[in-house]
Amino acid sequence: METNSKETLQADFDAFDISEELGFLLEEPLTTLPDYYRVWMDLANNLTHLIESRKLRDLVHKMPVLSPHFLSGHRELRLAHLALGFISMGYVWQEGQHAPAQILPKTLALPYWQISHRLGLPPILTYADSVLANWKLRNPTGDMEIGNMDLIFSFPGGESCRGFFIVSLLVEMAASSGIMGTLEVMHAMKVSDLVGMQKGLIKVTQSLKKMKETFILMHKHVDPTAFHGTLRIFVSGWRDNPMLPRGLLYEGVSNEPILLSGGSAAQSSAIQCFDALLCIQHEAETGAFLTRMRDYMLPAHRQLIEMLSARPLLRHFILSCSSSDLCQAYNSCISALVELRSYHLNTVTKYITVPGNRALNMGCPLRGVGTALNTTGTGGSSLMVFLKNVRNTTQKALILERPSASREAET
Ligand code: HEM
Repeated sequence: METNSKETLQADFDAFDISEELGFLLEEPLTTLPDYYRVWMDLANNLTHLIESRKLRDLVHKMPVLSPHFLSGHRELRLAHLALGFISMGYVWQEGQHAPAQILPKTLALPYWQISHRLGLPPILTYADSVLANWKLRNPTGDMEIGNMDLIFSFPGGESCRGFFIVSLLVEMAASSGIMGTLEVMHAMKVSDLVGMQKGLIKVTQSLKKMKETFILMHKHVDPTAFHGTLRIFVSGWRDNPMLPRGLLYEGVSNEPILLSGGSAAQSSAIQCFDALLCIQHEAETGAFLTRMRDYMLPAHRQLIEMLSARPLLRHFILSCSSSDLCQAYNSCISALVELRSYHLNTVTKYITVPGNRALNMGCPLRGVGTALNTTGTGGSSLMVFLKNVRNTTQKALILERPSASREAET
């Protein structure tokens, strides 16, 4: 029986706002807004220069408070959220870690708040902005490969800034076939179609391997010193951040400062979908952090993770049926996800831990800023402990022995 017809999958793509080729990436992001919003676009398009010349804050103070009512459609809203996100990060961190702004002026805060509400995103630069919606092709008829891609908006950091966001985007794009596989497994499981499930799982494994291969590009395009010393501050948020311990006051929106995490690929829906499909349940604080990161995803993407988590559980299904092929396909997915997470761990060591320790030896107070986690840790959960926990919990999901299958063998 055909459990994964084109129509069924198309209905999922529409419901969860995903595309077959690009997964969670925004297809063909807009690069211009109606002329009324020219002042936002002028600032966002010149952001690097305005931050480096320290002119951005003054220009933000001079901006009028624009109404978001002339924005229509999802892609205009996404571009406006992206532009205001970049401007806000630049505004807060223009003077470096020593002097973050404590207040986001009403000219930014009010429209940003209203647009965020319409999209269901928080009013801070998220992964959904800086990676999923921040790309364009140099040659529009060319391929989506790193040499033919540019950012719509950039922070200081030159090629390392472009490389960091574009390589993340390409890793996310490599996840798209795995998202397809995930949907296929889900539909096949509803009718106990073991072959369909196995095929879907194989797609997930292949996609995870491709993600890891793509990840390697990070080392060619991103310099650890530029990443740690220049770029990282601009993706820092105002939650668990010693530089802004009480958060940021959004003028004209709230009388109290608001705590929000900075952008991080922990906000990527792809990996959380794979975790949900494979029934990997992260424990305690680790799980709570990852669940909290869903608040930074687009509502439709978050709903896919929630739907996968609520379905009859794949792992339980495999444990209770006697298909060793299916079990092997599941285990291959787990191994590929462990490998991806181990590779990520090593990358974090190179880009955060090593330069962070060097900065600490030099007395730099920036250490710990620029991760969504509190790196000094509550309950002793440092960044590396967190990432190792996530990796080890994944590893533990491997099925080493199937109760029903081993019982069958005994009889
Ligand atoms: C130089 C490159 C990268 C660095 C330095 C980095 C750093 C980090 C850090 C510090 C965290 C902990 C959470 C936080 O504080 O934000 C994290 C988590 C995470 N990162 Fe990255 N990251 C990088 C690239 C990527 C890429 C390309 C992906 C793939 C989409 C990715 C996926 C994740 C995921 C899924 C988590 C949550 C933990 C997990 O589920 O394994 N990261 N990353």
